[in-house]
Amino acid sequence: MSIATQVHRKTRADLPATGTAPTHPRLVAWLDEVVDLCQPDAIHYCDGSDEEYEQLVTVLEEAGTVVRLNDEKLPNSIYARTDPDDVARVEDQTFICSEDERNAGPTNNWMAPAEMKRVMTKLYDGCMKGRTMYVIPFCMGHIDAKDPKFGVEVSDSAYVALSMRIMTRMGVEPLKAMTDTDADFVPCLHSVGMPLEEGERDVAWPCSETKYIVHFPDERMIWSYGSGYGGNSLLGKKCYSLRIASVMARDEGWMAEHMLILRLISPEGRKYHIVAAFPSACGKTNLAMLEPTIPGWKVETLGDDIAWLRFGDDGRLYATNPETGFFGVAPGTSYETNPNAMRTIAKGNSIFTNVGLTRDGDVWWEGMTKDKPEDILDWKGRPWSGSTGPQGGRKDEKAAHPNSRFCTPIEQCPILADDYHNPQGVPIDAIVFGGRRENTIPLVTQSRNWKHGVFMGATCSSETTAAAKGAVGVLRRDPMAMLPFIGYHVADYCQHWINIGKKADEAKLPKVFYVNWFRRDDDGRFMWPGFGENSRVLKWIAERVDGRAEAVETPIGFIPAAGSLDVEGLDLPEEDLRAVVSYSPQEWHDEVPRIGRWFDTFGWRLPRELVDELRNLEVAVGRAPSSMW
Ligand SMILES: Nc1nc2c(ncn2[C@@H]2O[C@H](COP(=O)(O)OP(=O)(O)OP(=O)(O)O)[C@@H](O)[C@H]2O)c(=O)[nH]1
Ligand SMILES: O=C([O-])CC(=O)C(=O)O
Ligand SMILES: [Mn+2]
Repeated sequence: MSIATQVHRKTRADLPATGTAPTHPRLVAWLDEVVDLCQPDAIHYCDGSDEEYEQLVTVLEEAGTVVRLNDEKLPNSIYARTDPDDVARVEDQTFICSEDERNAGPTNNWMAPAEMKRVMTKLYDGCMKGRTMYVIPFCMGHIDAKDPKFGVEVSDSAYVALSMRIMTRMGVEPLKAMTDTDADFVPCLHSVGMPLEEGERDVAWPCSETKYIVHFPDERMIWSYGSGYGGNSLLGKKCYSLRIASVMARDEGWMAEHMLILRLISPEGRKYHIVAAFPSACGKTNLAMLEPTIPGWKVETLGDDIAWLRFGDDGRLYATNPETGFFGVAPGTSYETNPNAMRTIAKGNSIFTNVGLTRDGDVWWEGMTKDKPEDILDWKGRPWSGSTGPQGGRKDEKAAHPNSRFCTPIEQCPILADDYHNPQGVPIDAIVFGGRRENTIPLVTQSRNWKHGVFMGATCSSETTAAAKGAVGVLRRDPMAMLPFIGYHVADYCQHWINIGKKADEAKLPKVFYVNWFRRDDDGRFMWPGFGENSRVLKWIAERVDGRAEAVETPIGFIPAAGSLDVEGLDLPEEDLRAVVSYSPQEWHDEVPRIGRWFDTFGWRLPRELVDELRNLEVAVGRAPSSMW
């Protein structure tokens, strides 16, 4: 990577440094290269301590990037506003740079690794001038796991360092474990892409118009440039734990998935472990912390975004959460919809980004309270009032950006399951896929078997949300909710799912379900109340796992038989209930060709098993099988 073009380039030895420099030989060599390339003014080796947190908050405060929130309301918490153009993941600028283009597949952007490195090396050259470079050692998953997954992020953003401390096991402990075992690590290079010339004043949220979020799956390396926003800059999260880890998982026989993990406990005390894959901003965080409305049932949280699934010695699949925090969507989160998220945040130690700020140093966002506040600052820093909108803006402009987020430690979650601390994870009873569909997809469907479950996952679709830059509400296929996160060819990824099924006893495999909380009526209203009421669906799933609840077989799988879904005390007209639960032959008649067109994009690598499933479905809904297959 080194391009020593100038004469007076600084080396690591020239830089003022704070913290303890690492000794891990390959890390040392890599840091030397990064310094040579990026030319920071100073270097800080993160230890993850409370004192460091304090120092970095002060640095960010002085730079105008964050303000400290009211200590009585949200102790030890801070508030950040991003550049209005740096608010979400940038999928258009996200690349999988495999050596062979065919391994990136039709769903990823690709550039030859050597070419991408040329482009980015130019951008990185001198990109940290005037800034401090933070060295952030971390581990995704337990440090004492059988095969711990280490990484080191180098970033010129203190906001990133602080967020990584919440979201990952970060600092001296992972560094020591990595060094003691001479373990490999994923090098993660991040820069906001805004060097400062001598004497140049910084802006509150430095970033660049040019953005690249790049993965080198063959080398297991991540390069990110130009954005400070979470999903683009906290490289342990989506970049490592999904895109790079999905490639590791393919090679090592496990699965890295975009899933929440929860434990459901019946009134009799029977425990069920459920993982659920929904696209970004489609309800993972909410379901993970749900408060059941049905008496006697309880939910405990294990994770809200990412699950790593491995076979245990007993032949069952076990799930662990590689993260240590929640990076959750703020709008819509309230004591009514997600009280456990509110309680987690209320303990403080959190970072809030792009929400509204009250005059007394508290946060507010749409949906948090019924009444809108009168005099706060919006996410752009303008005075904002619930009745008139922002000063100088339109009345309907929101106080919080739709993708504004809270970043908060998982250990503060009042319903965290004890097994969160268990490196083995929990044995999975059910896998649930879901998406945001205004029609076609019923409230809950169970697959006939694993293979049919993989078909369900592979054909998942959802209307796009504000979590990624681009139009909102556009229907797209989102296989296993992994469309923007699969680090290789989508067809090979689906094949990997099928192969996982072949490795196990069907009886030991989790049962597979597909849910949709988002069906709408003719007036565009959600028909299903959702949130805590989703416990009724979880209960049906648990009873299906036990082979108890009754179901009706339809061409798309099993749906609840009349009376098998617990609706006691549910305030929902009978005809609405029927509409959300039912299978609509007409809608599926229209859906099938859309699935065919989606599979067409896979090319010749499309797994045979998926073709067979589509054929069966075509026949079952009364369409002639497409001649293509
Ligand atoms: N109508 C309805 N909306 C829901 C439900 N669950 C969540 N939502 C809304 O969906 C949006 C996103 O929910 P989250 O739980 O944050 O989604 P997520 O999948 O964790 O999103 P990421 O963190 O981006 O991966 C919020 O505005 C929620 O209020 C539900 O059951 N019904
Ligand atoms: O990655 C992010 O920016 C936030 C997130 O969880 C998602 O988009 O799914
Ligand atoms: Mn979430």
